Amino acid sequence: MKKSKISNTTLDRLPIYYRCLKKLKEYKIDFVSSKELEKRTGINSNQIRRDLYDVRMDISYYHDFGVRGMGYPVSSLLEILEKILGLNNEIEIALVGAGSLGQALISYKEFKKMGLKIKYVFDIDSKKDSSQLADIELYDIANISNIITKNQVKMAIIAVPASAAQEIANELVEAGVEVILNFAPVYLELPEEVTVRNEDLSIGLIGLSYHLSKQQVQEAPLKYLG
Ligand SMILES: NC(=O)c1ccc[n+]([C@@H]2O[C@H](COP(=O)([O-])OP(=O)(O)OC[C@H]3O[C@@H](n4cnc5c(N)ncnc54)[C@H](O)[C@@H]3O)[C@@H](O)[C@H]2O)c1
Repeated sequence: MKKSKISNTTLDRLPIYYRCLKKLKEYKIDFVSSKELEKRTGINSNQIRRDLYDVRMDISYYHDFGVRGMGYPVSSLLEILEKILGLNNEIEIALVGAGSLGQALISYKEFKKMGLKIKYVFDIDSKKDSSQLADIELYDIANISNIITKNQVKMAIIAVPASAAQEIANELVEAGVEVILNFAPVYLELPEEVTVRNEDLSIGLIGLSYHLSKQQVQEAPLKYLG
């Protein structure tokens, strides 16, 4: 297999470019400069040029990278990123946990636009109010192995309480899942070939709270001086 020249940090930024280009295409914009991408993504234009240069070096097939001075061709670049990110075919996702978070994820329409389809939903409570599930069928957790293996599902989302997450993750991996987005606030111990991404909004909020408390500490001495 060809070794990719794209680093993990660049890979982390590609979905941001992808989402932005998708919007530009919706607005029927044909070309975009790195400066315009900077305005829309907040990523420095030099960084964007470097990332897209790496992308260009990584692809072995011919692709239109635009004419100097015109900017990047939106459709071609989108197509390249789709291939690199594996979004050129729809990805079927299993979601475990149809609670508040699970149902919010199901009703988020942008996933589908990006070729990510939450198709199999599992919960321990199969009588759960499934009004938010639209046309998605809710399966009893007891069927997880069968359904994942039979349908060759490779991507899963965990949205169950922390106490259940490790066991669910083990079952998912045994059934063939290779990548997991984990929302439960727990570190999952899994074989190293499994890619796990942990999402934790509270970590983000605590990080922001640090900036507030720093402001208060800086303002405090002035208060004492009256
Ligand atoms: N990362 C974040 O930013 C973030 C934000 C909100 C919630 N969370 C986490 O996501 C998880 C879900 O949160 P929520 O608010 O949706 O909780 P919730 O209680 O509303 O939903 C949890 C769901 O999991 C199901 N469940 C419990 N044990 C199960 C098992 N063994 N197998 C299958 N299903 C099972 C429950 O029946 C319920 O439907 C929690 O771990 C929570 O801490 C993370």
